[in-house]
Amino acid sequence: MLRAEGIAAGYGRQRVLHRLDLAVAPGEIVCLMGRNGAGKTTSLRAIMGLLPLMAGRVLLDDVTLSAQPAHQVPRHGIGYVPQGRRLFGELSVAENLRIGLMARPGPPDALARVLALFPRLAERMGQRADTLSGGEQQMLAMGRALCIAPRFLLLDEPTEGLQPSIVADLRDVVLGLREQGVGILLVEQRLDTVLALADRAVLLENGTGREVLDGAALRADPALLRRRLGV
Ligand SMILES: Nc1ncnc2c1ncn2[C@@H]1O[C@H](COP(=O)(O)OP(=O)(O)OP(=O)(O)O)[C@@H](O)[C@H]1O
Repeated sequence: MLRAEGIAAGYGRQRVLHRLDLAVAPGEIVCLMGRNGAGKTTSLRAIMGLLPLMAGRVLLDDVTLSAQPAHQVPRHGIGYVPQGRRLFGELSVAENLRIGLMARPGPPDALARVLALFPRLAERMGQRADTLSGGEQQMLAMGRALCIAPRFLLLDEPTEGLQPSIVADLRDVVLGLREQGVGILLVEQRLDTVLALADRAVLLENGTGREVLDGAALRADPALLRRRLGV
């Protein structure tokens, strides 16, 4: 279980998160939702140790991740796909993936598994990352994070700005990861994607989790999510 307990984080003196609790179980998809600026990205960065906590802690089972330096977090099997992908644009697909492989000594077939999941990357290993299409770049960002064979994967708006066929492909990848027992924390604005994927949805408001909605309840009443989000 990956858990954030009462975490507070922000920038300088500005607190963005106040006592946020989040939990993701293996094989579960938790969607983190909220208005622009609600602190969704901040939550993922705080869990990854990329922002110092002002309060609370982050736990992986009984290991306190937040007591460790940020570079140790992926070594525990926590993968992160940041918003905007953060690829090394001048480097090739293969080089970007190699950087992913260096983050944690993973199983010997880690790269082969990533390339099986994203055959389009396999066809473009020598191509510069910044010449890939948006969808291919997102595949590379996910592939790079998957090189560590993560137990938990944090995804920050992976389908933003992508065409529907690629969105469908990426959804399938996320569902396949869940099948394999990977726990997924997904920041997502598209309601249809949340409805399709979420086991639970957490609504972030005023820096804290205002409400946790059950995925089955959301699918039974698709208007519920809109009502809760006020959209
Ligand atoms: N590097 C930073 N320095 C100062 N303030 C920041 C920084 N990054 C984010 N913020 C502020 O923190 C708040 C939360 O931002 P965050 O990016 O976490 O929100 P979000 O919910 O992910 O938003 P969006 O949906 O727009 O991506 C915002 O008010 C934002 O302006």
